[in-house]
Amino acid sequence: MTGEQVLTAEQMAECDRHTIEDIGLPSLVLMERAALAATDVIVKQMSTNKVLVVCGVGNNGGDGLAVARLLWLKGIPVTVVLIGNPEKATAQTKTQLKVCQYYGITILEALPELDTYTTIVDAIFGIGLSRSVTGKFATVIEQLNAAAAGKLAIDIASGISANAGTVLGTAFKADVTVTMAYQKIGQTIAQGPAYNGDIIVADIGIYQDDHSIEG
Ligand SMILES: NC(=O)C1=CN([C@@H]2O[C@H](COP(=O)(O)OP(=O)(O)OC[C@H]3O[C@@H](n4cnc5c(N)ncnc54)[C@H](O)[C@@H]3O)[C@@H](O)[C@H]2O)[C@H](O)CC1
Ligand SMILES: [K+]
Repeated sequence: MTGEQVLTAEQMAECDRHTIEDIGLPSLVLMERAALAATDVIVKQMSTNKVLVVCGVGNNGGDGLAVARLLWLKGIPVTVVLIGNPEKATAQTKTQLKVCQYYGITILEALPELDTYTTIVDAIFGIGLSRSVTGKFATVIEQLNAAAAGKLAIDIASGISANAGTVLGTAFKADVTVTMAYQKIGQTIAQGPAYNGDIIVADIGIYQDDHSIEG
């Protein structure tokens, strides 16, 4: 049911919508499954000595905040950096932020010294990236790329166009990408493959051909 097809951002967003609105699975359920899948890869394939999760304010950031909480609950040293205005965050990301605050997880507004971190998780932009990355977002991504830590991207390497596979200004260079439900076309063409690292497709309950028996 899942995994083989390669979708555009629009097709992925439609699958997301169909699952939430037509089938009725709440968005936070999908986000939690995405976070559980990414956390499983981090624990199995990356160093968990000291983890930095860098989050945007869209739902990609929400995935990252949920990953940070799951790592924290496993006793893994984790710090969050939230890049962007939290007031502009999506409802799901605001919820995840509140949960991280409940647990007292450190949430920074700017990058710390990176050389003590052993793993960096990129949850800045996902398939909602809509224009060239500039300003503080570009600076942050370039600083992350210069760090020695292992690098994992949530859903898609931030800065890579989900449809064209081009680098929009600058992009996170991942060792591993955990992508939700299906690979995005931009991960298979142009510069996408050079920035994904190893791609792992996570089954989070979203299926393109998933329609009711009447449908
Ligand atoms: N599709 C699924 O099955 C699921 C996807 N999930 C995650 O959700 C993201 C998509 O989230 P979305 O809120 O649409 O947007 P993003 O988080 O990707 O980022 C957009 C965010 O950033 C702003 N923005 C866009 N471009 C720029 C830019 N160049 N500079 C600055 N800011 C920019 C934009 O305004 C938004 O605020 C998907 O990738 C998954 O990670 C669900 O959590 C699980 C199911
Ligand atoms: K990302």
